[in-house]
Amino acid sequence: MALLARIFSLRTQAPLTAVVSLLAGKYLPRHLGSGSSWRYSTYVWLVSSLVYIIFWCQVYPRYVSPLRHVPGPKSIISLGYRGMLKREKPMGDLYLELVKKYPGEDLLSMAAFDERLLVTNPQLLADLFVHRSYDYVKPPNVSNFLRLVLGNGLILSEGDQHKFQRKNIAPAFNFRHIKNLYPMMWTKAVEMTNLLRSQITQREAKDSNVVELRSWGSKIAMDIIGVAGLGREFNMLNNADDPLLQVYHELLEPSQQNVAYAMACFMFGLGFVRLLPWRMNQIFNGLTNSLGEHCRAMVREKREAIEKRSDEHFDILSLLIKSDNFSDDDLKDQLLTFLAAGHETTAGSITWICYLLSKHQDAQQKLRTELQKNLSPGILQGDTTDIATILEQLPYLNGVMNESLRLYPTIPLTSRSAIRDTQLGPQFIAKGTRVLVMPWLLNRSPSVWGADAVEFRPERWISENGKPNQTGGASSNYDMVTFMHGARSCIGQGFAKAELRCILAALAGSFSWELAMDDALVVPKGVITIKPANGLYLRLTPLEA
Ligand code: HEM
Repeated sequence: MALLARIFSLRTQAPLTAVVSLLAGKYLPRHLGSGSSWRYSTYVWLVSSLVYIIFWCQVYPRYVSPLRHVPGPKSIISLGYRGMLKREKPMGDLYLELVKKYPGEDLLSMAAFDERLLVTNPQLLADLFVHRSYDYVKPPNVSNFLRLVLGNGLILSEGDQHKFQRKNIAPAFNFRHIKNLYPMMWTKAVEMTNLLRSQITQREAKDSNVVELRSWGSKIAMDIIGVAGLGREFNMLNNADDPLLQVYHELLEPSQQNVAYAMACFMFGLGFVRLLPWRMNQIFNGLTNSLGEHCRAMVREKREAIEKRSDEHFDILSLLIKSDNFSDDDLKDQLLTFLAAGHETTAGSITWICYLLSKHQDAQQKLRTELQKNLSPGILQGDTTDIATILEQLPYLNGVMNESLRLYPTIPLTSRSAIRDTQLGPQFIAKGTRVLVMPWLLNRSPSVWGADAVEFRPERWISENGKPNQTGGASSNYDMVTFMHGARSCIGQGFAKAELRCILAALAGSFSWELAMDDALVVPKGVITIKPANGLYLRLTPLEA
């Protein structure tokens, strides 16, 4: 059967059916004596294509696939692609609905044509994340597309190259380094609230206090990663027209063309899509070249600055340059990775936190009361003394942040491809099998989080003694996978949480807010990260100083 599958592989379909049809067109008219060779070729082509379709849609998933005994929808068109196209519903909800149809199953077989497993029991993730993490890689068609935006940095490197990069980059994200970044993050957060306050008080229009928060999230996250990542003041909070921000905006906007382009690259491969006469090819080329040029120039400038005064630079790029382990081209790739990974995800998260608080006014008020008790007016005006210790100890602030990260993981789906035969718990995994991990699904699983799994309850993250806890009451590490775990977990987790604490505390200490748009329009969309497809409009009310 395996040999049959190889002969009938989808790759052989086009050449094999073409050869068979041509031969049929040449020899059948001689034997059957009537009809043009063109007609015979067409008939044989149709019949052989039909044989392929029946084989791949019916025979392969039931009798040949190594996953034939694993239950699941075994769909012809992936649920992920269908989810990306649905504009009115989060993609993750389609998976939640699907899983309900297979109660008690730890793994679901998702595709008819190839081996694709969805993990529904987080306990199986120990093999994928920790024990056998290097048996898997990011699927090449996904990586090739992402490389355009992220470069060949830490996120997309594999095997020994990844181990080497991770070891050299990890010191830039250690606990102490992040503590030292808090004052800068707090200063930026206070600057943002001051700008928002002056903007809404100066406007005269009727909805003068309505702001689009997603774009503010992007600006502050870029400003923070600018200083922490390369010691550079982007100052995007004051300059929304910055060309770098514009390039990212155009590349990462969850518009229909961007989603369609990414989907085509995932399905057919970047190489093939590039051959098509599609305007998106030129647009993407132009944008990604410009991004590469920006990063190359920033690396050059940084290297020159370090050569002039070597010890004054403590940002991520400087640490990498000083380690002497990376060429300028490698550094450009790492910079691309840190700029994109470091701003897009945090911007999305702060947007979702503010959205959830706009829908849960009681939680917003509770958070504000905690902040009023613990943050002196001086702190809200920018005093940074002990800011890290104060913010890390506030139970409700941390509860709101963690609960929002649970319900709205900005990377809702990721996948791995096995590069050798391996295991996932008791399940044998053949080389080439794709494993889907869906934080949106696991973080909302009722079997893990209880009957109120989809409810916003920051209290989960507060222990009986009133102190913040790190588990949300879940029994295992793997139950919450917003940042993944193990060798390929998010290296920026501590950094992101520090930023989120600062931005959230500064916002909730300065304003109250409510949703200023139709809730039905707030739908999470995007290719890799999710953000509200139509923006997030909030009505802010400044609090008394
Ligand atoms: C709330 C914000 C964030 C979320 C939800 C998030 C989530 C994730 C996830 C899920 C992964 C694993 C992706 C995969 O394996 O498919 C990841 C990896 C990564 N993240 Fe984050 N991230 C966030 C913020 C950041 C920040 C602020 C930075 C940098 C400053 C960062 C840098 C990275 C890098 C470099 C990797 C690759 C790590 C590796 O493969 O060794 N992330 N992130």
